[in-house]
Amino acid sequence: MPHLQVTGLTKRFADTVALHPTDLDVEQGEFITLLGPSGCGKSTFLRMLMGITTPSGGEIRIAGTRIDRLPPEKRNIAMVFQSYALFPHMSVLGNLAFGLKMKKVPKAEQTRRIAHAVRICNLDAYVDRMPRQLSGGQQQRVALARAIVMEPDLLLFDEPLSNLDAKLRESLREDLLGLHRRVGGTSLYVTHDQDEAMAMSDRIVVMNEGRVVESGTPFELYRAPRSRFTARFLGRTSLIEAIASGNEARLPWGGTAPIDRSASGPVSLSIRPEDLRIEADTQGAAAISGHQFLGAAILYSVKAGEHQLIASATGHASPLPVGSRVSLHAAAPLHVLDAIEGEAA
Ligand SMILES: Nc1ncnc2c1ncn2[C@@H]1O[C@H](COP(=O)(O)OP(=O)(O)OP(=O)(O)O)[C@@H](O)[C@H]1O
Repeated sequence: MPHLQVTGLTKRFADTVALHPTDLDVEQGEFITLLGPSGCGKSTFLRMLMGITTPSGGEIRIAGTRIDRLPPEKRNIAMVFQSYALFPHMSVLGNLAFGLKMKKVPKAEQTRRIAHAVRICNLDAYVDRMPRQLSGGQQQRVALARAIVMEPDLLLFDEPLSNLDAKLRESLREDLLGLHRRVGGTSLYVTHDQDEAMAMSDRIVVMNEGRVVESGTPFELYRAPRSRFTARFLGRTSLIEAIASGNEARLPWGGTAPIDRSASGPVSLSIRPEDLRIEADTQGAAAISGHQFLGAAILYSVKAGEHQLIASATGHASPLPVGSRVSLHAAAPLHVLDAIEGEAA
């Protein structure tokens, strides 16, 4: 049985459907991310799990028990917010103890849980400080410890790293994931940051306009997305129409390339930058129209006939100048997208 089981969960606000009927199963110990653009219904989904928004329909179960009619305080679910939401007039220790006191957890048990959370969140040096005496990253660790002491059935994260600078965000991603593994809980993380989702998740659920578009491991969704939406939303890609014949496709700028499944007739391809190898070639069918030096790679904009493509190159060569003629080669079989009804070419 899945640890968290959501079936047909729906939310309507007057004439807006914030969430169409949605199913989601999450296994014990999984780290799942809901990823999607602003307004796609991620927060509404979390708020219904928490019990602060009432669903218009559907059911939520944890370990088989229905919880969607319980008030928030009767659900054993903790949430870590983007704004930390620490009590400013309480020390770190006071913040950690607050929820436990409210729940009337016995004193000895409070001490044990707080000591454990302080240790795994690396907060030993800060327990007597007030929130205003802590950096953003330290405050976020306190917010996390405050959630962990509750020993929740489910830990929810609502864009918890988005107030922090890029470097700190990256290091906290690892801390957070390490913590999730050590605590052994089940986590549901919400973000619109695709790098964060790719770096942290066991599984990503891609959402758009109140619906789940598709879900899979970061690797599956990056290498073999079903939809154009996912291909575009998760990393960079060039979407190209081609004509397939068996395991090859004829490309619109000439030549053929291997494809990752057998097909015949018109197909849509999602070509990641690293799938295209470019070679300086005065007779080439394409030309460099721009480049960005990213350190580990150079990202080229390439024009092939009327098509604008993205290709990356790694190694030590300096960037090819804009205007250089190049030939294009498939570095791997190109990915064929599913033909999804309603998805514009
Ligand atoms: N209380 C409300 N009343 C009316 N419409 C609402 C309400 N809350 C959310 N919505 C609408 O529901 C849709 C989904 O909103 P939601 O906040 O869940 O999106 P989100 O994906 O979390 O976006 P963001 O990343 O910007 O927070 C949006 O169209 C929003 O305008």
